[in-house]
Amino acid sequence: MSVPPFALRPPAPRTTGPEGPVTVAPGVTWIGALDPGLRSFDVILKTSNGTTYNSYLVRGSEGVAVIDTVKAEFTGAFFKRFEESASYDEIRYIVLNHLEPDHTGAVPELVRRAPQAEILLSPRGLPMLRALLGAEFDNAKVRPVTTGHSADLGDRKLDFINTPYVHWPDTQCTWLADARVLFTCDLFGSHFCDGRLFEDQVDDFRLAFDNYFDRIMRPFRSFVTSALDKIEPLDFAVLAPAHGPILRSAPRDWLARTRLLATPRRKADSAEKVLLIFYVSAYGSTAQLAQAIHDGAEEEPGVRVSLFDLEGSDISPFLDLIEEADGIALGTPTINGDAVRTVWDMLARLVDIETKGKLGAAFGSYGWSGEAVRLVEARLQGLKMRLPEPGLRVKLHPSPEELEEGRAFGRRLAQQLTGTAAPREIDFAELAAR
Ligand SMILES: Cc1cc2nc3c(=O)[nH]c(=O)nc-3n(C[C@H](O)[C@H](O)[C@H](O)COP(=O)(O)O)c2cc1C
Repeated sequence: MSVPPFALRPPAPRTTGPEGPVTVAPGVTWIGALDPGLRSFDVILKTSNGTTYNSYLVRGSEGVAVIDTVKAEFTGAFFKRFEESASYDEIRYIVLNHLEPDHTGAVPELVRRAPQAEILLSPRGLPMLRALLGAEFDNAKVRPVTTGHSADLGDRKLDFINTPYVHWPDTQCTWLADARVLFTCDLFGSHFCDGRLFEDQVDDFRLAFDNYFDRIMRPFRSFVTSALDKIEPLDFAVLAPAHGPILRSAPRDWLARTRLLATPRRKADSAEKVLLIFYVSAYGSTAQLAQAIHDGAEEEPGVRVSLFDLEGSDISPFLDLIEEADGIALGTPTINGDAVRTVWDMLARLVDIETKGKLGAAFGSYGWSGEAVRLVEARLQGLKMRLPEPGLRVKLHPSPEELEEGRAFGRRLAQQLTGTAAPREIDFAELAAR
């Protein structure tokens, strides 16, 4: 992947913005809010440049549509900008491209103020809207929409494109063909608050754009690619995301950049299979086992095996490797009835990448109770990985026989990858009973 270099100086965005609404395209207005002070988003993402909640208003000859809203604390700014742009009785549609609270904070109050408005959202957003509106859901006018459906505003219309899992199952994009504006919600978003709003006017936000992708979109990379395939044929002039700068001077570059970020460097169907073995070892026993598993796996033709000592390593660089790998084996001694912290750190970070269906395995040395291997296996199962082999445990120092067992374990893992052994998967209930 070759991403252009980041700015050498830290970005210094302008954190104050226009008081009122901002024109994005003819009959399209930004009515969102700036949140320059935000330093952590969704608990998982550092936001050193704050963020914006972008809400848009589309005016047609027969009413207006509000597309997404803002986080609850910012409803004041949202309603003020809305009221400068339209009146509540003009609202024909409230389009919810994604039901996460940072986009729906003003929805309950907006529905109260505009009870005539039809709420348009994907079918998978329905239960989320029900949870958001509570008892008021039953009185609201709600229409599920998907690809092929549209909403009429008189002289213009909105078309919907179902793009699940960019970022939640409910996500969709809304297309305003006459103005060539695509409202993409979290897709193409970035946490970067700059009151100048437009990509060609704000400071360099590429770091924020890539970081947003890494923490929000990367776990759904294949869904992102599917969404891009649907969007690419559209003749868009503006990509209007729900966070960060509005992309209007080179929108196709941002699509290409996103595709690059979403594209695996190594093809999943590559002939050579990749197995990564990670371990931590205080006294060398788990390390010996790791080496034996490595040596055994290497005997299987067509498998590239690599061994890594996790102790003292930064986890982040391994995520790229794991994402491209076909399988991982994790080794840990049992310390105080658990796997060691470094291994848990690695396992915690695996939520940032797609792991479903990859081969997983655990191994380790122990003194008397040996819980660590089973705990790691449960976590790998939780990550929807495929576990073909019950974990390998040895008591204290591995004997020559146990090292041979380790080599056989490695061979069997490798054969699962090449398909020379019949695919199998251990039963979780059986695992718990062990
Ligand atoms: C601080 C400490 C706590 C330990 N706690 C456990 C434990 O709870 N259960 C267990 O089976 N072994 C326990 N052990 C024993 C280790 O798992 C054992 O020494 C193992 O062989 C170490 O593997 P290594 O050489 O790969 O570090 C503990 C060892 C240490 C040093």
